[in-house]
Amino acid sequence: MDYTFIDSADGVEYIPNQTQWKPEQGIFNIKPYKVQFPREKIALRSWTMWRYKEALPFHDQRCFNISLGEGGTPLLPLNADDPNILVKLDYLMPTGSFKDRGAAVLISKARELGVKEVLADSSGNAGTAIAAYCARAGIKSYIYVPENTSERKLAQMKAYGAEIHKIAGSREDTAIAAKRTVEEEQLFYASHVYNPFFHEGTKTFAFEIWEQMNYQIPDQLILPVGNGTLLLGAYIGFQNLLESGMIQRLPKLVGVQAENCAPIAQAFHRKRDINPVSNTGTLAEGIAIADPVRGSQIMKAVKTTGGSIITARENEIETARGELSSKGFYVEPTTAATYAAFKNYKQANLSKEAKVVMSLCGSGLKK
Ligand SMILES: N[C@@H](CCOP(=O)(O)O)C(=O)O
Repeated sequence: MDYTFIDSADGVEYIPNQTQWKPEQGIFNIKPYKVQFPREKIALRSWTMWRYKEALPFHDQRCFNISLGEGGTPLLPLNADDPNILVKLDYLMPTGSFKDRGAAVLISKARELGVKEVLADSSGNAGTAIAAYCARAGIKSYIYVPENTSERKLAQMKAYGAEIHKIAGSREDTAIAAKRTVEEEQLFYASHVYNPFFHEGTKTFAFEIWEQMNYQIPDQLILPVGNGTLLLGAYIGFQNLLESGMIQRLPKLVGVQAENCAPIAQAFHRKRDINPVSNTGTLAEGIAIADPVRGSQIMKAVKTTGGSIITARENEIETARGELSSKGFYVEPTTAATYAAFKNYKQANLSKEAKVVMSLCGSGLKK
């Protein structure tokens, strides 16, 4: 069986290749394929995301698995006296963010295709992850970033050997510059937004939670949302579990945006289509996406699960970060924004019995 892409607009199928990053009409999604969860076998494997290999898009015999030991992150109570609010520590990944899940699958696929050079654009964490997995795979990486990207993320990318291109203007300007170069130079576009193999990696977040909760699922998941790679990955992952009969329902997906850059939250609450917004400035650089390419897919996933999109107030992000640090969790502002929004949401929307998992997805050492 080959793992193929389909055009979101007309369902036409495409075989992934080195240069095509977009179909004729819409964007690429992965064509659903058969997944399995042999629990006894999985339980005997090492604690990385590759333990779910029957649910990943690789043929065993052809798998060029590029790995830095990603996945298998702890799931802990946020507070020792409340077993119902859990945090998933994806900031403990090899490069310090959940993006390693997606990069591991995407760069393994690039390697399978024989790619020698890739280009990616990022607000920081995805670029860092792509740079690291490219280093591991012996692939040259060019990373386009907004000029105000934090110095520590840039230093990390450089250390992995990436060639950095700082682009003036907004995050969207960076994406435009990246796509132009990809087209001109006919490069492999290692995009966490456009390439659906990235979501095939982030979906392992869902599998791990299911296994760590003793094959149960939470009632609600609280996740940061910029381009939605974690939220969409989680959605696909829980769908995989549901369709395989491993679970009987989906958890509610609750996405968090920064109040100062919240195109999906606005559309969700005003019950209208997503319109691009202007980013009026936020510490949460990782979710400052003014015009998300997969915005309507994110909305659909949230609505299908009965979830919601909530926002973090700017003046609450630093305090939330301090509070998490005081509990021992040192995270970056984007992750603190998730917690800031969750605290307000919890008061009005959650019963004491509700089981919740919140993602702590980016390390404080990055900013
Ligand atoms: N980009 C973020 C977190 C949100 O992920 P996204 O795929 O929804 O943009 C980060 O850098 O941590």
